[in-house]
Amino acid sequence: MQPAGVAPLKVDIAEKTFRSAEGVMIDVLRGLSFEVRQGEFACLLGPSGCGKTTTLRILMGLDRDFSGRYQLPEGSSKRIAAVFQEPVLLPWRTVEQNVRLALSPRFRGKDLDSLFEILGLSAMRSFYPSELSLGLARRAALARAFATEPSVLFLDEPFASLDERTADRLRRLLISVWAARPTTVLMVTHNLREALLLADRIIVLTPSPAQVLGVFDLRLSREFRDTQALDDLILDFHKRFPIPV
Ligand SMILES: Nc1ncnc2c1ncn2[C@@H]1O[C@H](COP(=O)(O)OP(=O)(O)OP(=O)(O)O)[C@@H](O)[C@H]1O
Repeated sequence: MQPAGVAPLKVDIAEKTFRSAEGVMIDVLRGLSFEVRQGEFACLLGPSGCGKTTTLRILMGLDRDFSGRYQLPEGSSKRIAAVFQEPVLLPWRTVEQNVRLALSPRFRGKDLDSLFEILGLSAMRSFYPSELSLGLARRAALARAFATEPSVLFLDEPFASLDERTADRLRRLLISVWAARPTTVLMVTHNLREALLLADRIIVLTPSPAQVLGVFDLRLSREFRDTQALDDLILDFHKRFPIPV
């Protein structure tokens, strides 16, 4: 049972359809129901095109054309933050200005030293986005999201198209910053190893129209999720879910 005053992210999407260019209705989500406990890090894992981004867009309030309902976690703030594949930084603002612009005016002057420090951005605060590698731009996008102290953070494949070494460093930085500034996280990925490294639980989706195939709980503490442990977890996962991910 949830302690009083602690509300999970609750998702209950009965149906979401799109109309194709030819006028054909495409069933994307049907009977998609799951919960993410407050403060938990959950991954939505499913095949390409199954409706993961569509689900996040609904939860972010960007798409209201669906039937069903959802409830965001109740935190001290009602703020939502999101990080997408593209970092979307304003090119004419520095890293620091991009981060501060996400804050409401009365918090714009707040101390962000530890946030920049933890993400390894202290020396790049005055850089412009054009001076950043893709990996650094992703870190700036994470800094902007965490600066707002959101009650829920949506991540849509934030480490896609990075080389594996950079992506791995960023995954570890994400865990460090999230441990320092805990919030409820829902992250979309189709990378099983990434989900097993980061998540408390993995919500596995069927092909479109997506619904929940099952939930894989990770009880092993993150500090013990080394290469061998991840290989074992992949085997366990495939025993439970014999699907091509
Ligand atoms: N605006 C739209 N109009 C029509 N169809 C759309 C629209 N947006 C998404 N779709 C379709 O809905 C389905 C789900 O798309 P979505 O982007 O949510 O999948 P996904 O699971 O995030 O995919 P991927 O892992 O490849 O990013 C796809 O078939 C896609 O073509």
